[in-house]
Amino acid sequence: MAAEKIFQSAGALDDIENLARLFANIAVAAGALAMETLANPNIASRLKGDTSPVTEADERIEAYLLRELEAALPGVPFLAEESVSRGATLGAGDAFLLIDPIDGTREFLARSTEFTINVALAEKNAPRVGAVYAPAQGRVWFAGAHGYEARAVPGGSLPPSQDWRPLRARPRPADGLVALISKSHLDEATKAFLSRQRIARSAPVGSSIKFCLLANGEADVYPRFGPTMEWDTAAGDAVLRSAGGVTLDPDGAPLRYGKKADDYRNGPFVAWADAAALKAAATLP
Ligand SMILES: Nc1ncnc2c1ncn2[C@@H]1O[C@H](COP(=O)(O)O)[C@@H](OP(=O)(O)O)[C@H]1O
Ligand SMILES: [Mg+2]
Repeated sequence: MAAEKIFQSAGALDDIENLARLFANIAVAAGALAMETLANPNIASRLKGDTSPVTEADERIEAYLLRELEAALPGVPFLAEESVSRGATLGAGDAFLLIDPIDGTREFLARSTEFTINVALAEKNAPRVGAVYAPAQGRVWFAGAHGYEARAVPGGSLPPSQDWRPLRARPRPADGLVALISKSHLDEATKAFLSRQRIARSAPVGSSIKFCLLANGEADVYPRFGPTMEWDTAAGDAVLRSAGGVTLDPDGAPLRYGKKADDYRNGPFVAWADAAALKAAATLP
């Protein structure tokens, strides 16, 4: 019985377009839990070991996501922000799920709309599938090989496919870049990076919405030198890559996932909308 379940889920992981839809639907359904918590005048929160906050909504949403994902993809290993995960059993390059029930918990607590629910699948150290849902904005971005944006109400589901908008990141503008930066975590290294680029405008945005706005063609670069975890970036990074963008580490290589030896922490990275322009620049004589 167990072997049969693992076999079924192994097959299911190959259909990445369906997985993207599944992740988006689960995230949209979970959005109702975030909005329920926001309806309380007081949101109970506590600080975790890394001094980042966690609320009752983070825990409820994560339990919901794990239950739904386990039912749909039994036996697939996962890394989830708030709970003990099966990541300990991961081998190099294995497929695994990454779950961030609320990315941008600080924004959530401040009652900003810039928080997201993130579900992703990484395999061979790359993000393959991702869904990012911003419940308070009613926007969902999701991608397997192809990426889309759609409107969806919290607790509802994805609209029919004719209402999805295909994602395409924009070419690098000649007259200066629009940069997106963390709303809560801006550091000196980010400021130094920005000072070396031709920046037309920089805008603070919370959570992995930054990746999605690059994928949407609304901005050009998202530099991040402060700490993030793989579950913060995997879904947004999958969305960005599907739209023609890329997230690079300091060696100029695509950001890798499944970094078990680093406890699944990301190092510094820069997410770019126009991967083709970077490639062209790198191959110039
Ligand atoms: N000291 C730290 N260690 C690890 N991650 C940190 C961190 N400070 C911020 N982050 C990450 O940055 C994310 C927020 O990103 P942004 O600043 O772009 O909105 C947080 O996501 P969570 O809200 O899921 O904890 C958190 O994981
Ligand atoms: Mg979180």
